Amino acid sequence: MSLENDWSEWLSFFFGQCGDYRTPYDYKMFQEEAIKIEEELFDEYAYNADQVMELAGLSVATAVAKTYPLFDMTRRKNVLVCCGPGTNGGDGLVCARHLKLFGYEPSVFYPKQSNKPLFKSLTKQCQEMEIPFLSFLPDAQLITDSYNLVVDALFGFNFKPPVRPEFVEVLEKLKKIHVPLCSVDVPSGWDIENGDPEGLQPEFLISLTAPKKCAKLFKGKYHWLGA
Ligand SMILES: NC(=O)C1=CN([C@@H]2O[C@H](COP(=O)(O)OP(=O)(O)OC[C@H]3O[C@@H](n4cnc5c(N)ncnc54)[C@H](O)[C@@H]3O)[C@@H](O)[C@H]2O)[C@H](O)CC1
Ligand SMILES: [K+]
Repeated sequence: MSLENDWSEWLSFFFGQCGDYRTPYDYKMFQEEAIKIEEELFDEYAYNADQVMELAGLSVATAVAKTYPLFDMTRRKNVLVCCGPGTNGGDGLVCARHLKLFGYEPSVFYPKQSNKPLFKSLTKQCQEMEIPFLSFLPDAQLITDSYNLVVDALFGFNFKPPVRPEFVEVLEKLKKIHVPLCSVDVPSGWDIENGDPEGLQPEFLISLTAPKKCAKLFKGKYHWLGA
């Protein structure tokens, strides 16, 4: 691919994989190059959305497994994956399936399910793998007591603040949990450029394709790059 930046540092873990990302590049430039990469993937290399989402979800599960290995888990191997209505939520469904294959015990909270065939298939695949779907989100204390960590796949780069009423309580609960929160692409509820100082403060962030501008404001311990 013809890119202006030196991507060689992380191209080795591109596609379905992930790498620890700490290089202080210009984030705005990354965002623009992410768009270029995706244009090339779809237009020149003929990838399709299903493939790209599968790889994104696999890279999320891989980064979670590298950061929070099974042998460190105390509360059985329980992981809660919260999925939103868009593609960020789809990444979460794929991630849940791979976490199960890696030996974790994921449960999914997916309150606003998409009717699109791809999302229906992803949901069915999780159900066939006996991944439980929660009918409501427990309160913060119960989440803390029941799960080792929470994957935040509610909203990504197409979230437009402020959060609509149906998700206000969900984000409020996630703000109060005392287990690691792992955000996929963007901490949910953040403005894509300016973040949200009052919003979620995840311990772990995996940027997909390239860090979005708000990733500069991430103060957690682990920043991964995946695709
Ligand atoms: N090439 C790609 O596009 C890839 C994207 N990936 C992942 O996809 C998300 C972006 O997905 P998209 O469906 O475009 O948007 P979101 O999931 O961020 O959210 C849209 C969803 O949320 C609803 N919504 C928007 N604003 C609000 C609000 N204020 N309150 C409540 N709900 C809101 C909206 O109606 C939609 O339903 C990207 O971040 C990646 O995670 C993959 O990585 C593959 C490549
Ligand atoms: K997210």
